[in-house]
Amino acid sequence: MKELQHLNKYFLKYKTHLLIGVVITIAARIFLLYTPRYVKQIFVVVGEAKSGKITQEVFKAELLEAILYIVGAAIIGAILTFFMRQTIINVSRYIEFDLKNEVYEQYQKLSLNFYKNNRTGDLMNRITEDVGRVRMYAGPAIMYSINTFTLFVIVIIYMINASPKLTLYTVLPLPILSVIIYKLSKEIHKRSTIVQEYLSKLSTFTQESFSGISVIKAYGIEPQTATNFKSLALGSKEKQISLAKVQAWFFPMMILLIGTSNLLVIYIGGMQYINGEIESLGTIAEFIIYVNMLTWPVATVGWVTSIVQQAEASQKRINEFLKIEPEIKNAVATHTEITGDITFNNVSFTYDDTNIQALKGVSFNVKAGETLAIIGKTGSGKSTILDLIGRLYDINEGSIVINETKIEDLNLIDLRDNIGYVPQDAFLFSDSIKNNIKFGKENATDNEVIEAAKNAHVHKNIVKFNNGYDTVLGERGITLSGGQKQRVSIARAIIKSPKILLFDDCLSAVDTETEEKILKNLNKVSKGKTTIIVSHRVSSAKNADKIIVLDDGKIVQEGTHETLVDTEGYYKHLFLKQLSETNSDES
Ligand SMILES: Nc1ncnc2c1ncn2[C@@H]1O[C@H](COP(=O)(O)OP(=O)(O)OP(=O)(O)O)[C@@H](O)[C@H]1O
Repeated sequence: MKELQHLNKYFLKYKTHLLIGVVITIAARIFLLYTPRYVKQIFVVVGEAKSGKITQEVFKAELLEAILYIVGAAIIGAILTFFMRQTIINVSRYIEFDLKNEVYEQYQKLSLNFYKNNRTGDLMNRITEDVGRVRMYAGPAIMYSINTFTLFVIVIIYMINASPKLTLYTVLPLPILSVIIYKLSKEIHKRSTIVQEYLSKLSTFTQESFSGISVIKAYGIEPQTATNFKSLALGSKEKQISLAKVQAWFFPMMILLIGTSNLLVIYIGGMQYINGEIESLGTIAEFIIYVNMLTWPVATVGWVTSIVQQAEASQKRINEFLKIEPEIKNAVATHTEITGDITFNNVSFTYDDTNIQALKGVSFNVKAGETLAIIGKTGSGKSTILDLIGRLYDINEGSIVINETKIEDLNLIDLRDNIGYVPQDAFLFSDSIKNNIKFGKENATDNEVIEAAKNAHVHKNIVKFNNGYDTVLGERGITLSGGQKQRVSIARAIIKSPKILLFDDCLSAVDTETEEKILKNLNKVSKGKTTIIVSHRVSSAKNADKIIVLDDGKIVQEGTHETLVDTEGYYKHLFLKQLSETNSDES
């Protein structure tokens, strides 16, 4: 129960609802207990009427009174049971909602390394499956425990009052029932966890094959994929059947034990009646109702125990994530002004998971409002520089200074608010194009959206779609071409009008002519903003105020286009190569 203590703050938050729920639960049980007592009463008056002890009028009046009590109590009991669920089960839903949000907020705070170290399926499971299991503890488990406890205490007192010996014999099978249900529930849980694992394997496989459908089709590997799917589905089916086998035992066991208890009541009660130890046959009827009333709550003891164990295990998994301290911390609560002057002083950076040293003693400065272009071979560390400016990772050595303040000492929210980042792999959400652009500025007007799209040179493409800016993009923007996706992603950054614009090779999928036009527009919109352009093309870099050339994490060349084309080295080679490619394209 140690892990579940995490929920105490929520129980405290909803204490009024819970308290009302507890009172209603107790009251509901009390009303439902009227039935057996008045059933016994009916037996008694029937016996008295038969033996002539009471007149027909008195018999009718007493019978009517008993029936009215039974019906009235049942109605009130039913209404209270409705409210019992409305209070306690609702509280469990509130707690589920709060806990999901708490976990999601924590996910948002955690750094990219966390996402690399944990599989998406696991992250999803903790926020859905595990929170769901914890809810079963916060609601049903608590409700059934109060229910069972109240019923048990009251019923046992009534039963002992009526016949202590009969009580002993009738409740004897109940603990056995509880233990059996507990064992069954545990086995059900074990097998349903395996079923869940198979289901998640199956859904991951299906999701991946849908995402990569074009590759599957192009390579003609549909039959292999279908075979793999079949074998996973077969495993899943076998596990489901094995689960169903254990589940099938649940109700027969209940019926068997209820039957045994009923038989004991009839046999022992009958003997006691014959021996004159109990006065009325009504007591036997009353006991039979009690036994039936007790069976389900007693069975729930086993069920609830297993629910609590599952919830404890799930909360443990949730707590593991909740306890993780975000690697990237916002140490500054006050607002910090960002002007966009960026300096790297001897910065080295190694990725934890791969141990790859992506940057080795990199130093440069970009003044506020200037444009820096970063050129270099693939894997030379260009994207890493952009990630470090956005503080997606913290550096190992050296310092990054923005506005004369070390990056760690800036308010992280202000820093990221002032960055417009266009990643290499443009990610678009399954939403309209308009909303995808507005992602950069939530309250942007339609005109601003159009203006940004025009600057990113994608407006003409968008208006050609039937629904224009309201065109909804499929999963990962499947209806757009690579170049269109990149340009929508650029529009998203432009509309934000941030102090720092980071473009990570985001023109790679557009032709050089469009690239030229976009760069011209970017020149216009990035006036006064610090712009860093990562590219493999000299055409993207040539107008920058400064160009650095990276090789294996180190700066190997630095200067302007004019100075670099005059110097022997990577940049000049690249320039000449791309120049000859352009010339041969044109001829
Ligand atoms: N998230 C990551 N985790 C671990 N290693 C990484 C990660 N990102 C990059 N690396 C490694 O760091 C090195 C630099 O990568 P980076 O993406 O910065 O290069 P790049 O110059 O932008 O390459 P490209 O032009 O292909 O985009 C590479 O060796 C890469 O494998």
